[in-house]
Amino acid sequence: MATVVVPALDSSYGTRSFLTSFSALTLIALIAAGAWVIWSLFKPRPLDTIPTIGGSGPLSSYISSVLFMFRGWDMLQEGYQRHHDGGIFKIPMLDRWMVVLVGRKLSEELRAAPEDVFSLDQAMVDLLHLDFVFGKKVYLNPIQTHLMKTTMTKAIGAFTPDLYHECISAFEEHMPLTDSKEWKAVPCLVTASWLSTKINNRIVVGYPLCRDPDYVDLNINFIVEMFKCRMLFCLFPRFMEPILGHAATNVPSQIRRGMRLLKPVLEDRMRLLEAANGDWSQLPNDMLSWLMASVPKDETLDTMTRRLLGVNVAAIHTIAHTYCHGVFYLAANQELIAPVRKEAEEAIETDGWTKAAMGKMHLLDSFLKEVMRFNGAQAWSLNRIALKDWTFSDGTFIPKGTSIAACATPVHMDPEVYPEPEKFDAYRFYKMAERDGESGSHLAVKTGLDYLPFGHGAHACPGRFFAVNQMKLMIAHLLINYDIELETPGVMPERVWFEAAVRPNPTANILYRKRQT
Ligand code: HEM
Repeated sequence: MATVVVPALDSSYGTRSFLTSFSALTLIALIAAGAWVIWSLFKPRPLDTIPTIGGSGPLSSYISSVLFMFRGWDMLQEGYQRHHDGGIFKIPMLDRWMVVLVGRKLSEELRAAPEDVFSLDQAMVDLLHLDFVFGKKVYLNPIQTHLMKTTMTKAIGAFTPDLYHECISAFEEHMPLTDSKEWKAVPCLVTASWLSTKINNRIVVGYPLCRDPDYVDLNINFIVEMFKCRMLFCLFPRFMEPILGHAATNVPSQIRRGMRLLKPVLEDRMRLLEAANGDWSQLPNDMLSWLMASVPKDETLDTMTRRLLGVNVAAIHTIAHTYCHGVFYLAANQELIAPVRKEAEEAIETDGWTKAAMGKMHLLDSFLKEVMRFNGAQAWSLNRIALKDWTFSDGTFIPKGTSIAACATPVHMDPEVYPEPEKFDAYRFYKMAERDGESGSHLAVKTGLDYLPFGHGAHACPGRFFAVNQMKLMIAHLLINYDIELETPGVMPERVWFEAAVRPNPTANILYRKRQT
């Protein structure tokens, strides 16, 4: 009997034993996994020694990274004030820590650090996911950036009259004038984007593509797709970007749209070149022709389209935003209109609508510089990524892979740098130039550690000469032909912050009518 019972007991015991040992193994695995998660969340990290603005724990830093989206300016200002005498703090973003420098000494060290230590290109690739958006062929061989730095800047004088013609046409279309004294309203930021895209593209792809509504819409809205990538990709591992990008963004379809629009223009130019026996001077003098002459022989339409979208991403929104801020300031401070208008009229009377005339508009230059002191596109500047470990002179260790930047707008708002910084003074830089007996060092295009809207140093924005010239053209044309007013006179529309970026109020209107005096 016993022998019959024992196997049954054995079998039951065997199962329990197996289950018990399975549970024990599972339990050990779970404990190990839990310990690993806790260790990886709480283990000491090289950036731990850098003070944080916001939470620095695994959960609190995520909460702070969300807060940073909406309170970016306040958090940066808090960091600047806490480390006012020079120092370093860090801010949590959804997918990274941003290390931020305060003070001339450290900012200068960042600016002057070797290219193989801190990289702007790699910072943009990393932050804006350019490997997916523009692709390696574009960012590893950035011919368009080289052309913006060289040919385009040299040609500003030659193509300013063309830009002016495009300016007249774009204003006529988007702010048509009648003899009525009644005010008409247009959304200021949207209108600014149309104007800047059309005018800018006169020297990017030329007429008539620069006026094509489909092409204009594509370039204005491409940045929205880039923003989607930025927000979506930061929630997933890098290797998933191509899958997510194709499934959840319109980047691929927008590139195809660009290819469809560019193809006939490129084909026309190829025919023109052939008919001119390869004489490049017979082609329109613009970025598209310069690119055609400079890209590798096997360049595809796809890559060419991405390069041109890249030029637009750098140029049109930065100009549109600054112009729009400027229009709001002029409308809110009506007493500025007469002197700026007078200066523009005098310059144009002697030099016509030329680069030389724009160069004589010193008050307008000072005004634009003041607009950017308040509203540089980003409250930080000199955005870089560390390609190697680096130690700053104060002993702060920055490991390879760290994102880093220097405070910009907090410097612009520091009373020790600019007296009465909260006061918008269109004459501020004009008076500084008069005081110093020369105008050059206080111009809007002059960069420095006290003035960072265009960055500073080797990578300072190469498009700034073009941008300031174009913005002067647009504002001079506006003031010479129009009266402008705000919907609520004297009350500036509230600007909008997202993370460290500021932009003009997107829904505010500007009122306009034909100039009455
Ligand atoms: C108001 C208008 C503009 C503002 C505020 C602006 C601002 C900036 C800033 C802050 C940088 C980074 C500098 C650094 O980190 O040191 C930059 C770089 C750059 N900008 Fe602009 N920009 C403007 C207009 C333009 C225009 C019109 C173009 C082209 C036509 C352009 C092309 C570029 C390029 C190619 C770079 C990268 C330079 C490099 O890699 O060395 N920008 N810009």
